[in-house]
Amino acid sequence: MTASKADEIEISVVGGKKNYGDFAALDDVSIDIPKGSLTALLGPSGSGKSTLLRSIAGLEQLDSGQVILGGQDVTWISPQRREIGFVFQHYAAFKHLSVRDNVAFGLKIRKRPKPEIKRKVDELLEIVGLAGFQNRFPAQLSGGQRQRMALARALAVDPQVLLLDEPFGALDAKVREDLRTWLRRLHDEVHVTTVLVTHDQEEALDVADRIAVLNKGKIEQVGTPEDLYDRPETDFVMSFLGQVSKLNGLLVRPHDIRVGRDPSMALAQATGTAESAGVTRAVVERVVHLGFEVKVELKNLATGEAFTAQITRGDSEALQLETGESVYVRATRIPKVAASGDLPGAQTMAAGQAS
Ligand SMILES: Nc1ncnc2c1ncn2[C@@H]1O[C@H](COP(=O)(O)OP(=O)(O)OP(=O)(O)O)[C@@H](O)[C@H]1O
Repeated sequence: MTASKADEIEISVVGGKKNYGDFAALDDVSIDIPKGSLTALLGPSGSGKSTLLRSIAGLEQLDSGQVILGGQDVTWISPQRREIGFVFQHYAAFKHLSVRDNVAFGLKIRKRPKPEIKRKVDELLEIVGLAGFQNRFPAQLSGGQRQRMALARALAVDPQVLLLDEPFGALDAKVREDLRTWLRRLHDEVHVTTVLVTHDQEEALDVADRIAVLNKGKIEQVGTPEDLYDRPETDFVMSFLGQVSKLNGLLVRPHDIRVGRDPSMALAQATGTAESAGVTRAVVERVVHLGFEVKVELKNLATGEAFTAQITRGDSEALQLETGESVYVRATRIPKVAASGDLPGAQTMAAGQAS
C-alpha cells in the first residue's frame, strides 16, 4: 500500500480470523474502509458481520490478523482507547438520565468544560431532531427517537469511526425506512467514517456508498451498490443483492426478462444485446399487480422450471396476459457471475431478506 493510499483508508482488517470452537466466524477476512465512507456489512444471519464489527471495535479479540484504525495498529488496544462510537440494536440508555444527560454522558466523564458540553449537546440534539425532547427520559421516547439519541450520544465524543450494529433492526418497517434516509443525511453532514451491519439488502443499497457482502465468515465482494447489483462476481452476491430468476440455467434479474407474444419480441423496448439470451417459450401461470411493477409468474415450456419476470404496468396493459397462455421470453441482460455458486436458496425471487 502506498503512503497516499494509506492516508485515505480509515479502517483496515488484515487476515482477520476468529473461531468459536471449531466454527470459523471470520475466515481470513481482509477489508479496507475508506475515510469518510458509509460502508455496510451485509450478509445472512451468522455470516460474521457482527463479529467483524465487534473486532473493529475491540469488543472481540481476533485469533489472528490485525485491526488498523487511522494508520495505527490497534489489535491489542482496548475498546475505550480506540476512539469509536458504537450503537447496538437494543440501545442501553441510562433510564434515570434525561435525553440531554444521556447525550452529554461521554463528555462529562471526559471532564470537558461545561459551556463546551452545552454547545455540543445542543448541536447534536438539533442534528438528530431531538431538540424539543432534551428533558424527557428514555422511557418517554419512541424506539426511533431512542436510536437517534443513541447516535447523538455516540457522536458526542467526536469518534474517529462510528460502528452501527443493526441500529434500526428492532423498529417497524416504516420507521426503519425513515431512519435510514435520516442516517444518510446525517452522514453527509457529519462525514464520520461509518460501518453499518445489516442483513437487509434494501437498507444497504439505500444508505451505503460501499457494501461488503459476507457469507460464511468470508467476504464475497466489496463495491458500490451499483457494482454489486449490476456486476456481481458470484451467484451468492447476485442472489443476495436483489431478486433473481433462473432462466435456462442462468441467473437473471426479473426486470431484465422481456415477455411478448411473438418471437421477435416486438413489445420489448430493449433490442437484444451481445449479452442477451435467445428466445424461450413459456406459459403464464399467474399475473400479480404490485403497483408500478407487474410480476408475471411463468413456467419454462422446455425445462418445466418456474421463474418470474417483472414488467412495467404499461407493458402489462398493452399485453393483457392471460393465465394459461403461452408467450415468448428473453433475458436482455445476463450479469457475468461465476458459473456455479453457493446460492442462498431462500432468496430466489424473495428479495434479499435472510433472517
Ligand atoms: N460468543 C460466541 N460463542 C459462540 N459462537 C458465536 C459467538 N458469537 C458468535 N458466534 C457464532 O459466530 C457466527 C457469526 O456470528 P455473527 O454474530 O458475527 O453473525 P452475523 O452475521 O452478525 O449474524 P446476525 O445477523 O444473526 O447477527 C454465528 O454462527 C454465531 O452463532
